[in-house]
Amino acid sequence: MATKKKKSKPTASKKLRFSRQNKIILGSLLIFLSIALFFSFVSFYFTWQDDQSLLTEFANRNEQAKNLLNKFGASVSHYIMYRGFGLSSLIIPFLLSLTGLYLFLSIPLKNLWNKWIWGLVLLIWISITLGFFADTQPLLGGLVGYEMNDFLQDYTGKIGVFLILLFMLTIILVRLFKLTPEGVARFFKSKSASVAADFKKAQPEASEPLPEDEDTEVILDTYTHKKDIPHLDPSAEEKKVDTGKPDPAEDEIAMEVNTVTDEKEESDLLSDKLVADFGEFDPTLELSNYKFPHLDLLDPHGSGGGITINQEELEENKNKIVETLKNYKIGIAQIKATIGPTVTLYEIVPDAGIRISKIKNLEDDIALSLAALGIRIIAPIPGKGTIGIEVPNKKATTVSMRSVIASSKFQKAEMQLPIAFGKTISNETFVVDLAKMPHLLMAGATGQGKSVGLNAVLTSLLYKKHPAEVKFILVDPKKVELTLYNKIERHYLAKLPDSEEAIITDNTKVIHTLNSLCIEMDNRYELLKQAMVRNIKEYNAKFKARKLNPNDGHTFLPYIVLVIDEFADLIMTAGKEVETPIARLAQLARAIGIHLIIATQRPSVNVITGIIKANFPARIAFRVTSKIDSRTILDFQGADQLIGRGDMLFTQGNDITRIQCAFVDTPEVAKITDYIGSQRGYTSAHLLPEYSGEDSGTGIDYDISERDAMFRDAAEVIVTAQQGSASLIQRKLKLGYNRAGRIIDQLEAAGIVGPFEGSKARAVLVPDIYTLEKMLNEETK
Ligand SMILES: Nc1ncnc2c1ncn2[C@@H]1O[C@H](COP(=O)(O)OP(=O)(O)OP(=O)(O)O)[C@@H](O)[C@H]1O
Repeated sequence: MATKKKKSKPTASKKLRFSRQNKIILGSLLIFLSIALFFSFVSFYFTWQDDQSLLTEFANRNEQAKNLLNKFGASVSHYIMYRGFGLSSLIIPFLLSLTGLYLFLSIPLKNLWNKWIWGLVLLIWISITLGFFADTQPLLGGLVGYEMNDFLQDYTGKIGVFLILLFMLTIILVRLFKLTPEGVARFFKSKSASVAADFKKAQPEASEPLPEDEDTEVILDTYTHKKDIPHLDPSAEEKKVDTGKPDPAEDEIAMEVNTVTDEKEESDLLSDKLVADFGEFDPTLELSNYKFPHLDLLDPHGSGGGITINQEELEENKNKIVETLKNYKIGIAQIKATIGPTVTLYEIVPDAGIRISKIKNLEDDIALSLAALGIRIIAPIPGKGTIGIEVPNKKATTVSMRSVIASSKFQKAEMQLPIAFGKTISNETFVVDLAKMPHLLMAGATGQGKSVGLNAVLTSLLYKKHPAEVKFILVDPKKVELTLYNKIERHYLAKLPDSEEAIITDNTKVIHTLNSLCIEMDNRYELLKQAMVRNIKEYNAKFKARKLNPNDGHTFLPYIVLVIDEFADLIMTAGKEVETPIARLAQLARAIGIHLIIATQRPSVNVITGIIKANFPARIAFRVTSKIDSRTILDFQGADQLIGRGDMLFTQGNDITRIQCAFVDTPEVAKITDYIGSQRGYTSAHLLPEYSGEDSGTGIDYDISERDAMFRDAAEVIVTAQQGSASLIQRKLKLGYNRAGRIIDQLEAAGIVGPFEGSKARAVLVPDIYTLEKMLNEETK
């Protein structure tokens, strides 16, 4: 096959061999020449005085020079070193040998120019510097060094020359060695950090982990912990295996393993260089002094005492369950109790041959015999082969936010948007990643813990994410629940460019914000497309590695979490106008880091519509009043049997987990937001893209010639009545609904009525008929 190949392209291969041969010859010539020069120069230092007299006797064969390369060496060195650049002439053989090597190894010469230019700059600079400091030693600086000094000193004096040399040195250090003050500082910092780390390692490790609840210092370690991870990387050992050669002692025949490294693209080289010079991009740099809130801001809520259920209560409940089941002729082979903060789970294994549905039907009877609310039967417990009966504890334990935040599960969570919801029935901290959900629907009757749940979500993120990494958009029609977060506007909130308040309380604004978020989503997708990545995580990683140019519009993208409280209120007043962008965002926004959390009191089907439900696989149900509501939220019943006060069911698909939501009180939120708000923030809230609402008029409406024939009459009706409603036009001018609607749009475009305001009539912007006449006449002029 090889011969075939040779035959098929004879000319090409011949040409290649020819030029390659020439390169080898020329390359080796340069290498040997540089070796000769090197030896000549070095020995010239010791022999120059003896050989000086021979310089005129070059042709005389009887005379011999002492230079290692005889008369050639003596003459060349005389002209290059003595009459030239002195000691720095040694750079010349170095450059020549480098060129020779490039040719010999057939490396493209294009990078060589740079080296030659810098080599020559160094040659001159060293020559002048040596001439300056050692003007009595002509060989050090050479004639060039001496003369240049002489020349420069005539004009600038000794100090002037010294300053010129220093300036040249700065250029060399900055341009050639890429030295910057920050780089030097970073170098020393990393050195001192590694020394400190070595020092730490040398000290005996504190072997006992801190108890969870007292673990107050943990939060302060969050960032250092993250940064330490690479050092603790268990794959370090694996890497050894990958790259190492086999141990010759183990295997007699040694095999050489060549690891093939991928060729790097030009852009990769550039980004590597940028990373080497400036380090990875750090989005937190602008607020580098930002301090995460500490655990002491949170209240333990008396949870230090642990769960309080006494043996008696357990025994009593067990006996009641066994007895009730016995009454219905259901025998129990085994029973086991798992105690949670508010609920205890009794797992029973019935005798063989008992139908599960039979036990399930006894739910109410068991509840009656236990005289307790909130009994839930899980038959069977998925993946366990047992039947679960959840019985509320007589004395519920409050799960404090502090305890879940301090838990190592949350502290060590390497998630994009970790949320500590609370504790499961087996008293484990329940942490989930919002980015994976990717949106969350929360529902529950009033007073059952929704607002606390929302605060738990926000608090979790505040404790874990830097302001540069996440932004919240808060919609709060009740105007009281989320107001506290106003204080962290310049750190964590995002808003529309023209709005004053970051927390949105009015419905028109919500529509604008949602549409603006859709624009942001489209923009982000465009950025992802340009960066050739699939999601925000990859995008940000690429941006941090300086592989994306900020001049091309690339920027670090923070996650955006949109929280809507009282969603029912919104959908009732604005309907489709909010449903459509929400559905769009819910369908598409997961990859680009926009996540929605919507909470509602009324989980009826006209609020949680099919399209919304389909896009919110992760759902939380607090206690609801009916089985139907439970089904609407979860597709299962059970939420109607919860006990309230933060008792909730969480589903992310099929499994349902019962969780006691962590409790965070308003004063705690106030403390956290005060703590964050008192620190230096960004100059303003994160600005969303501008959205000019469709209801503020379109280009077509502005075209006066396309106005409805009844436009003027309608304007008069509206201004006379000072009421901007389409139905008024319909009635007075006897028009159809669509036509009246169109006219209203045109009136708005003309600035006669204000924008759409939900259920209210539009404002009329023209005070009287006279002003209207004037306005319309001016338009037609
Ligand atoms: N996780 C919890 N642990 C203990 N108590 C809780 C918890 N969550 C809520 N509660 C109690 O329930 C009360 C009402 O909670 P919350 O204000 O969150 O209800 P809500 O569902 O938001 O009500 P609304 O819909 O009327 O705003 C709280 O003041 C608190 O006393």
